[in-house]
Amino acid sequence: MNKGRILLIDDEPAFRQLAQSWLQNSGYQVVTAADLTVARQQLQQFDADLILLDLSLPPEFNPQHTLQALPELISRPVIILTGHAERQLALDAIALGAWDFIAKPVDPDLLAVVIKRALGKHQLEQELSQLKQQRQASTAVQRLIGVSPAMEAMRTLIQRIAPTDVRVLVTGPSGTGKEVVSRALHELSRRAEQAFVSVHCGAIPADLLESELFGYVKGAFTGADKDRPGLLKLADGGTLFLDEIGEMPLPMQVKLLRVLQEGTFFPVGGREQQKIDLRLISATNANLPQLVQKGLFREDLYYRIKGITLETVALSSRSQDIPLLLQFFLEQLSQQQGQRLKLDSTALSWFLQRDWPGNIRELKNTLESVAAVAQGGVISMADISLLHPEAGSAGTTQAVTEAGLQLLDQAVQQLEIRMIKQALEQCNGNKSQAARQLGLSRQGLLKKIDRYQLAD
Ligand SMILES: Nc1ncnc2c1ncn2[C@@H]1O[C@H](COP(=O)(O)OP(=O)(O)OP(=O)(O)O)[C@@H](O)[C@H]1O
Repeated sequence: MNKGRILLIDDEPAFRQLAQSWLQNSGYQVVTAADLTVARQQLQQFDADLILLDLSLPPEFNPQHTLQALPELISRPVIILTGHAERQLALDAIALGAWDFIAKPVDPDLLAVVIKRALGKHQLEQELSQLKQQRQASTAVQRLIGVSPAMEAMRTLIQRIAPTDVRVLVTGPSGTGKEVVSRALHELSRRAEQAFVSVHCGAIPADLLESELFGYVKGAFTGADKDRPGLLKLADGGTLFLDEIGEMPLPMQVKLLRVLQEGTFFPVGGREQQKIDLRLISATNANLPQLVQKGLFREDLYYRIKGITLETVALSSRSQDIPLLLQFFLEQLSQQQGQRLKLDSTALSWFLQRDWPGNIRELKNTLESVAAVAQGGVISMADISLLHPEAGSAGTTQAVTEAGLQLLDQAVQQLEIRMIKQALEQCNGNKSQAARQLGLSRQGLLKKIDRYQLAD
């Protein structure tokens, strides 16, 4: 039985041999090294779960020298082996990230306990970080509501592109979720723990954009009474989201191009070059190639930011997503208001039948405003008519109801198909397990598989 892999770094051959045989007898796989150079070589082939480290190692026998190596070792627990006179050093080692220390001569029983605790905690930490990653993965994509083919394709693309550093240009009409898509890309990337800095290029006056992006040094202009880092610096290590990039003034485009080519910039009034490492995601609802033709957008910058282009589509081309979006926003509003909110069937039909030129943003705002005037938990046509007096007469509402319910039916079916496919995949095709996960009886799941022709 292998209880874990241990690397023992100690210069005393007799101790190495003795400790190796104790630990091996206790079920650990053990590799030893007499100094840091050998330890580094061992670690290239032997992925240790734990390190036992003597601080006094050849050639210098200088504990401070060994302490400097700690940061490269502490991705797993490091237990320091100390002589009695080295207590302060051991405490310094703990301050630098070592897990624990144990005094020499080593008591084998005590060593066994310390190792067991350290490995147990390390394993828990790893599981926690995996769970966090999985949760993050699901929440970022879960927030992208929709079952239309366009949304399914978008989710797949996001999951494939997010882990890479490729630049992304998100295009599409206003209110269709370009920023939501960009945030999902960031949250699923290796930069997720770092900043996502969003800059609305059209909202910042042209003469301020440079100092906002690049920052400035004290005395660069009147009022610059101290150094101030810009948004580029704040995004260092993370993602810079340039929204409405089509509205960036031409002189600023030249400067941005240089940053993208060289990875460096100068703050306004500064002489010290700053280096940055960021992922750029840009968004626009303008037609950039047309702006290029008109000379309003630099062609070289366009090709630099383009990377992979993702296109969000208008709500009118994916009306089957409307019921799910309504349900999602109703849940959000219910949580905010502390009461369960729903739409009655005619109100639902009104939402399903209307055109939404402002797309998801307009749908969401309209729902929020009618929810604000509705009394009780059910939003009705009477509530809608207060804000939208033109809202349909009884006749149209009836016609609308049937068409609306048909849409709702389609959306529910598509959602069911997606959830069943996902559950079967996660349970490796085991139908009883998938049924349990979906909260269905096995029989119920089989019927649905049959109805939707999902059997392979
Ligand atoms: N697929 C989606 N699922 C859930 N909510 C969404 C989705 N797409 C957009 N939204 C919501 O719709 C609103 C508008 O989205 P967003 O700001 O991302 O659109 P946009 O395309 O960037 O708009 P603009 O071009 O005007 O900047 C936001 O409140 C956002 O949370």
